[in-house]
Amino acid sequence: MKIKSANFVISNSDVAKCPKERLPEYAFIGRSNVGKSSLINMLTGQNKLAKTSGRPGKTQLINHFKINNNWFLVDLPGYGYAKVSKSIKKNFQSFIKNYFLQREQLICTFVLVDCRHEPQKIDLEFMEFLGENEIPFCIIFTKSDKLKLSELNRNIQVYTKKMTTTIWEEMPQYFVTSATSSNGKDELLNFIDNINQGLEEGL
Ligand SMILES: Nc1nc2c(ncn2[C@@H]2O[C@H](COP(=O)(O)OP(=O)(O)OP(=O)(O)O)[C@@H](O)[C@H]2O)c(=O)[nH]1
Ligand SMILES: [Mg+2]
Repeated sequence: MKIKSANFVISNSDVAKCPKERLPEYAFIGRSNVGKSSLINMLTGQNKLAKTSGRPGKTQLINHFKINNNWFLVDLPGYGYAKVSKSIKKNFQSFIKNYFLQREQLICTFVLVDCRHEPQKIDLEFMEFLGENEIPFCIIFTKSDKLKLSELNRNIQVYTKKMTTTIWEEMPQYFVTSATSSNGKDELLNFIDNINQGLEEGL
């Protein structure tokens, strides 16, 4: 799929104020600094569409970007950011969770994990939350430019083992991406395109 247009629509912390249009949407979630906003920029080919930063905690709201005028990419704040106060954290968590629990247009969630790290409790718990609420998701291993292929494959193996020896029967579908090299761009866009086409055909 070619992205012909990508436009910022609205930011807010209230799922009730998200766009009313019944267009399919795909959300990016994960720890602060994992590369959610950078991935949106890489996919859309617009470096400044979503705000990114080397310091965690940059994205603070639910951000809707309309793609090709017929679907949305959604950039979300990171979870697990230690430097905000407990009350801000709680508020964050509740509006993010409300988004996932209430947003009927949400078709698939991408849970981003840094490919360099071992499976982290906070990510596993978030996936468990998605599973319990029957919210479809895929995993994205980000920053693949930071590892050699052999290290990357080893880490994915470790992740798969962790998932399948805990609560999951099988490893969810996953992608490997790099915002720097554009690794994974075509795979991810084709995945989304296939779902969108299926939805249009009423499958
Ligand atoms: N090398 C490399 N760096 C990346 C990649 N993706 C993101 N980064 C860097 O990681 C840092 C965080 O990126 P963001 O896209 O702002 O991360 P985020 O997940 O949106 O962070 P929050 O909005 O704070 O939750 C920035 O310094 C990016 O340049 C990648 O694929 N490769
Ligand atoms: Mg961000």
